[in-house]
This record gives sequence, structure tokens and C-alpha cells, in this order.
Amino acid sequence: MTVIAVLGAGKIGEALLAGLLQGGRSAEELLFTERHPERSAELTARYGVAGVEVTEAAKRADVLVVAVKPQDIEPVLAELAPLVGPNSLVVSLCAGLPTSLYERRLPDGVPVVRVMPNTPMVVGEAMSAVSPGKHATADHVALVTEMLATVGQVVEVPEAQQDAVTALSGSGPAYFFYLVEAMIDAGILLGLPRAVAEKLIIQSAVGAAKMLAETNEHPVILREAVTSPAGTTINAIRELEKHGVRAALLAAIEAARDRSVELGKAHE
Ligand SMILES: NC(=O)C1=CN([C@@H]2O[C@H](COP(=O)(O)OP(=O)(O)OC[C@H]3O[C@@H](n4cnc5c(N)ncnc54)[C@H](OP(=O)(O)O)[C@@H]3O)[C@@H](O)[C@H]2O)C=CC1
Ligand SMILES: O=C(O)[C@@H]1CCC=N1
Repeated sequence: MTVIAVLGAGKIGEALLAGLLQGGRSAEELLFTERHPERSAELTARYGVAGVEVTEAAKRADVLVVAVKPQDIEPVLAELAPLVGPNSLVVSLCAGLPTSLYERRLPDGVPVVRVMPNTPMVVGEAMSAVSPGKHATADHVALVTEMLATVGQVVEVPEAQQDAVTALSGSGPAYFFYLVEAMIDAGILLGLPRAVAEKLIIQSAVGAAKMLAETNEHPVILREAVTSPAGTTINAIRELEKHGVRAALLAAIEAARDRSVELGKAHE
């Protein structure tokens, strides 16, 4: 039995706990730490997973998953330092933080794997990218990959690509939610009841996502198949081009990448 402790069970930490439970792990295989007792009690009531102190998490867990905000990392590293060694495995989900930060602050030889997941892990559809630090072996990567594979898909990338991954798939779900929200607003503008607009757009998003995942067709081909000559879609596409939506997405994702780099630099 591999025991996994999530240090900081906020949005992504909770998503990981929920996804791992849904993926078949038992509550006994999971632990979490939280700094507010009310939040801890709420999570235990919801999932049956025990909230513990960091000391106990380090003693009982095979994998320590750090899921605090990057801004909160220093006290966590200070707490962990006396509790971990080369037989521990630390997994960081934190945007921007390089494995070298952990390697500097923790005792020599502690293996660290950097991961960028995303929130669809609550429904078993995460996209996670893993990168080993200098003390992490292929076995460590395999263990982390196996853990994440129960909550979605996993790729291994060089750590130098993690800031780009963070901007693309880490934040990615937020861009799709934003688009859906804007499209529902468009339905309201056109006079549809909100509930109808929501159903139309959400099912269209689900259908489009399934086509992308299952047909192996390029998005351009799928879009062209919707865009009838002198039809409705091309009028909409002209407006999207006129308003620079493609350029806005490129700039937005570049800005997210830059913020990830900045978050890492704050701890140099
Ligand atoms: N949300 C997302 O979609 C994704 C987030 N991430 C990464 O995951 C990390 C967490 O993000 P997110 O879940 O959004 O943030 P949250 O603020 O929701 O979660 C962090 C949690 O950790 C708690 N915490 C902070 N310090 C400690 C500590 N010393 N001991 C125990 N618990 C602590 C926080 O408590 P408090 O409420 O008091 O701050 C909070 O509950 C970030 O580093 C982020 O970059 C990665 C991929 C996707
Ligand atoms: O917004 C953030 O910083 C985190 C990292 C990726 C997704 N959410």
C-alpha cells in the first residue's frame, strides 16, 4: 500500500484527494495537512480522509505531495527539512517552483518530482506533466505517473518546459470555463433563457472535446466541417478574427508562462 499525503488541501489538493478516491484508492491510503481546523474537519467529513500534522504525514506517507500556493512554500520546506531523507519522495504541484528549490532547502539526496496537473482530476480527466529533479529515479517517476494515471493522462516533459505547461494545461481549464461563460452570455444576449443557453453550450463543449479526443482529426478540419459556405459560422469566425481572439490567446498564455517564471524567481 502506497500512502499519499497531500500537504495543503485547497483547490488542487482536494481535487487530487477526490480523484484518487474515485480512481479506487481507499481513504486509509490518503492523508492531508491543512492549517485551518475547520477546513480539515470539512474535508474529513466529505472524504473520510484523515487530516494530520506534517510530522505524522512525513512519518506515515510514502509520497508527500506539496500543494500549497507558491507564496506559502518557505514555511512548508522549513517544516519538511528535518522530517525527510533520501527514502522520502516529494512531489511538487506548485506553479513555477523548480525542483532545485526543494533540493536546496531539503537534506541532500531527497528525490523531488515536479508535476503540473489540472483540476479536471476530480472527474478522472486531468492532464498532468511530470519532470524529475536531480535525485529522482525512473522508479520515482513511474510511481508518480502511476498515481496520476488514476486521475487522468500523464506526460513526462523536461523541467525547462514546465512554465509553458503550467500556462497551457495547468491554467487551461480556466480558459475553457471563461469561453463557456462568455458564450452563455451570448445566449442571454440573443434572448434565450439562461438554463437553455447553459445546456446548449455545455453539451456543445462536451461534444467538441470528445470529437477532439476521439476522432484524431486536427481542430482545423473539425472547425471547417462546421463552417458551411456562406453560412452562419463563417460570419462568427470573421468577428473572432476581427477582434483578435487568436492573438489574445497567444498573449494570454504567454503572460501566464511569464508569471510562472516569476513565481519561481521569487525563491531564488
Ligand atoms: N488550482 C489549480 O487549478 C492548480 C493549482 N496548482 C498549484 O497548486 C498549488 C495550490 O493551488 P490551489 O489549490 O489553487 O490553492 P489553494 O489556496 O486553494 O490551496 C492551498 C491550500 O494549502 C493551505 N496551506 C497553506 N500553507 C499551508 C501549510 N503550511 N500547511 C498546510 N496547509 C497549508 C492553504 O490554506 P489557506 O487557505 O489558509 O491559504 C490552502 O487551503 C499552487 O502552488 C498552484 O500553483 C497546480 C495546478 C492547477
Ligand atoms: O493560477 C495558478 O497559479 C494555478 C497554477 C495553474 C493553475 N492554477
